[in-house]
Amino acid sequence: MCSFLSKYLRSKTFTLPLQLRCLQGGGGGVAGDFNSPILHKNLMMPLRQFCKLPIGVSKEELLREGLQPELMPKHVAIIPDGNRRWAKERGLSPEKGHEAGKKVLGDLCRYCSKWGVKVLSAYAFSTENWSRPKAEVTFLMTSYFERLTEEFMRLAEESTKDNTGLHFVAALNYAGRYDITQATKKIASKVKDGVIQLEDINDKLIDEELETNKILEYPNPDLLIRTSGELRISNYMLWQLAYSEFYFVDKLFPQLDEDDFVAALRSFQQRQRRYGGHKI
Ligand SMILES: CC(C)=CCC/C(C)=C/CC/C(C)=C/COP(=O)(O)OP(=O)(O)O
Repeated sequence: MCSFLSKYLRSKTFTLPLQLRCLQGGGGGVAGDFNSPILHKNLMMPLRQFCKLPIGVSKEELLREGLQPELMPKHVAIIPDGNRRWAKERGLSPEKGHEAGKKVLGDLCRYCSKWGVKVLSAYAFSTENWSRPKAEVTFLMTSYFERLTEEFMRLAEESTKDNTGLHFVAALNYAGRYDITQATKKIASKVKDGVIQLEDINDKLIDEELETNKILEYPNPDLLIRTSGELRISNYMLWQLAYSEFYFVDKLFPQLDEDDFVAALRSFQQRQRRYGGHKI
């Protein structure tokens, strides 16, 4: 495991581009095994200008697809799983799988904008992913995430005039348990210093200390999609997913297409979200 980056990026949820500014401002020189150019660049852009893609669907088109505009999830989270298996099945290197996944992630941004989703958060790299083969981790850190970033910056530049404000969140070196632990420490420290009282601790206060507080609107996913047939959340946003609807797809991430995305939206809209309340 690369001690430098794991410490440096420790469980941040980077919301492009705002969280990249946190990277930039998070510490001095870059050292260690990885020397990723993303850490050197000033990628700061005003929040929400990152993706100015137009909302492309009319109410009629939504209804034709069996979707209700008022029931659209505001925040979709994705666990983009299966890049390596996709590559292996084709006799390709894991890197090729991640390249294919990167394209689909870009497509997902477009689908979200098109269908009216406000926030897309992708579990791009977990703290546990450091234990993957060194060559793969090196590839991801030194070129993949940088190129991923550039891809989105390019999208911003090429975007159309109407800013639809899709908020893209890349969870890099993120872990749900770590997020809760770091929030707990911050709260405990405030109690210790007398800034707050024990009685002040509530859900809202914890929300405010989690990494996802950087997602200014809709910090909690309404819908979580995981590809590749695995039925688990692998330490993603544990607190934030408390009342999210889950949608699991058997396809590997590079195979995910717009029909799958729309099917996920349709499935979401058919759910009855009760938040623990009584069945109507
Ligand atoms: C498109 C894109 C941004 C790709 C980045 C490539 C990448 C590293 C994806 C991993 C996604 C992830 C954290 C999956 C969780 O499963 P897990 O494999 O970490 O955990 P598990 O062992 O429980 O399945």
